[in-house]
Amino acid sequence: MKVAILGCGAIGGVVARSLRDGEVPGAELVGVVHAGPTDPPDLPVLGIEAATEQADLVVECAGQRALAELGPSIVASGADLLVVSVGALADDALLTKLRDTGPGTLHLCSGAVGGLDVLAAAAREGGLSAVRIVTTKKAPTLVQRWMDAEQQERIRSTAEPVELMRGPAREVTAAFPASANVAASVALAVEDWDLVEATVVADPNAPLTSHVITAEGGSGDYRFEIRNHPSPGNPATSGVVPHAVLAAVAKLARPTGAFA
Ligand SMILES: NC(=O)C1=CN([C@@H]2O[C@H](COP(=O)(O)OP(=O)(O)OC[C@H]3O[C@@H](n4cnc5c(N)ncnc54)[C@H](OP(=O)(O)O)[C@@H]3O)[C@@H](O)[C@H]2O)C=CC1
Ligand SMILES: O=C([O-])CC(=O)C(=O)O
Repeated sequence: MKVAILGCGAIGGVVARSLRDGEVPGAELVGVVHAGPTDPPDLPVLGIEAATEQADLVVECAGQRALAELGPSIVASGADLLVVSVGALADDALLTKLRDTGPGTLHLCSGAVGGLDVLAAAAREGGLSAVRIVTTKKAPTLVQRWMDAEQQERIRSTAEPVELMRGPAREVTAAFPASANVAASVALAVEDWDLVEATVVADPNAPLTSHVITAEGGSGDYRFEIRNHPSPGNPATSGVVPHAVLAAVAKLARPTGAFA
């Protein structure tokens, strides 16, 4: 399977180098599509058209905006698309276009969290009455451009954890596009955007990024606590995420024997 990587930052760079080094059997790197002015010196670089022509699979590691802009043309080209910026799919029109139009197939990466499989099963079996995700990250990583100067400073200088937002997953993932894709992952897993309440907490003393997912329903009660070390390349991103991408690529390259 020939693979192109869209976005060569903390996630895409690790994924691309691992594929380049032959660490995923059955998967071969054709190149990276990147935005910055300087090409990464150690990786083959492609334009998006060449990437969609040459790759069987394009892996989006570039952000919600890039997915919204480039995703439709990728699936329209016939290449499959593996997505990490799943929060962009809070836009129903984009989700429909990427999932239902083809001919390329849309795949979602579980990214920084787990438990999505059993939440999907529970949502089907007895239905879920409440689903929540609380994301806590090192405070400065959560500063957003839409915040006014006073709020930005309060987050940067807080000595205590501060709750920045609590609301429907659709709104929270849009407000924190590089930090709350996990809220969208949970909503997509249970197939109900309105059921999932997401909270984002800025903690000046959080050495690890945590995501606590809870759900109750007819088949049982669920609680998952994930505590990830941040990526050395981007403290807003958990270090495990590129490895979740690589696990997903491995499964697509050689599906036999993998958890479906
Ligand atoms: N599902 C999940 O659990 C998670 C999802 N994510 C998602 O993954 C995204 C990437 O994370 P991360 O690697 O840490 O972010 P980085 O900022 O480290 O890397 C993103 C890279 O993509 C590049 N880029 C942006 N737009 C384009 C484009 N149109 N074409 C090509 N390259 C582009 C950026 O370039 P430049 O800097 O020059 O703009 C940057 O180099 C996040 O924004 C988030 O949406 C992240 C963590 C967890
Ligand atoms: O990496 C993480 O822990 C979560 C994250 O940034 C996101 O969901 O966008």
